[in-house]
Amino acid sequence: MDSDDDVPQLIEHTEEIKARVPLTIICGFLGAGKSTLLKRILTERHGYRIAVIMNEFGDTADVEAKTINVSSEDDPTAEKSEEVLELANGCLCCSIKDSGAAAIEKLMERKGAFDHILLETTGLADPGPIAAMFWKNEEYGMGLGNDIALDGVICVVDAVFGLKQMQEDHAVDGVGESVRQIAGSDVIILNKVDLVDEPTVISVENAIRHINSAARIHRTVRGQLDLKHIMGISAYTVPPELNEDVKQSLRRRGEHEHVHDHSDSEHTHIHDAQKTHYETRGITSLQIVCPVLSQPQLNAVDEWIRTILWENRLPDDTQSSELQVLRCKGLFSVQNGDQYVLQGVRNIYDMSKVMKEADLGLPDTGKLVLIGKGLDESVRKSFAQVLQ
Ligand SMILES: Nc1nc2c(ncn2[C@@H]2O[C@H](COP(=O)(O)OP(=O)(O)OP(=O)(O)O)[C@@H](O)[C@H]2O)c(=O)[nH]1
Repeated sequence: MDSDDDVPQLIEHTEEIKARVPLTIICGFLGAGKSTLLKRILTERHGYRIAVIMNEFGDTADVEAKTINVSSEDDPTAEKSEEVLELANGCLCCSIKDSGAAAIEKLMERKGAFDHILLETTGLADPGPIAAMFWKNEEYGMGLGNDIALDGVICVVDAVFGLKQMQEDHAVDGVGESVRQIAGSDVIILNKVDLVDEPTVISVENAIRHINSAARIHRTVRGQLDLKHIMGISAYTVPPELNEDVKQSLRRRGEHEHVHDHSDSEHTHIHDAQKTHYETRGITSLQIVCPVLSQPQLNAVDEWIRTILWENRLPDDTQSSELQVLRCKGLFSVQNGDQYVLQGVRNIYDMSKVMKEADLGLPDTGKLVLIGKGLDESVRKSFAQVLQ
């Protein structure tokens, strides 16, 4: 499935809120340690009832069949199980070699037997279209979206080969899968840090941040980390955090206090953070800090985002460009005190008002994070013009 050519769709909210099982997509390049992480979860006594799906998902044509060999008290051999397998620690394991959707449908017949689903994609899968599919269905309340809510996308990166994979991806034809996986993720697990020295770990972390400045990075050995970092993160509902570069830039320039008071119309400029814009080829991140908006400005921002996501161009640029946003997140504060959270995957986006009763203690600084191709200074300038 490729959502790039999909007809753009605006999400409309349905009134009814149903109890859904959260789903986490786990991606990562070949051999990075996805199976190691999932097998640990399947066999460890962590007290959670997790359903893990380990199979091919997305484009199955060029990926070898994956087998699973997780033993349990009920089924000590458990070789290449084609069914949902109940494990001693309360987990369910599903290794159906059919499409991921069929595997999930099979699991949902046992709804109530588990609280969370982890879905491992193949090493070559781009998580973007898979996330978009679940998110779209969730918002429309269609099909599996009735039962499942997308919680987040996790990418396992190999600390030994990750940098090389990213560089080779750039060198071949534009943007490759390892870069797309990092770009489309909310959390990065930097695995196999036992095999490299500290400077190497730092250089891989820097390369990851160049591509995706919004994702949290956790260093691991054999996928050992607290499950709270990958489950229940609500990455598709919570606003993005400002990363350290942006915070430092604001602190250095003494602007942190003044971004909290934008009632003065002179302060409608953008507090840009040059350091977070990386001039690398392929996919990069752009973070923009923006002031409190008037309602017309918010409407203009909404239209600006729509043009970029649906037409792959800036509003003031009629020529075809390289612009393509794979993931966006944002938080916008309005003068009347309302706040809006932006979430977008490919050309689907949602701008929803933060409920007053759900006081998240959000700062009044607005921010926008764009991850994709062609995010150069013209994008920042175009956003600034929208606010004038
Ligand atoms: N030293 C070390 N080895 C690891 C670590 N994590 C995984 N491995 C090993 O790396 C190899 C690949 O790990 P897998 O978990 O199979 O990787 P994968 O991402 O599922 O691989 P594919 O299914 O091919 O995409 C295995 O031999 C693991 O035992 C780690 O943190 N440190």
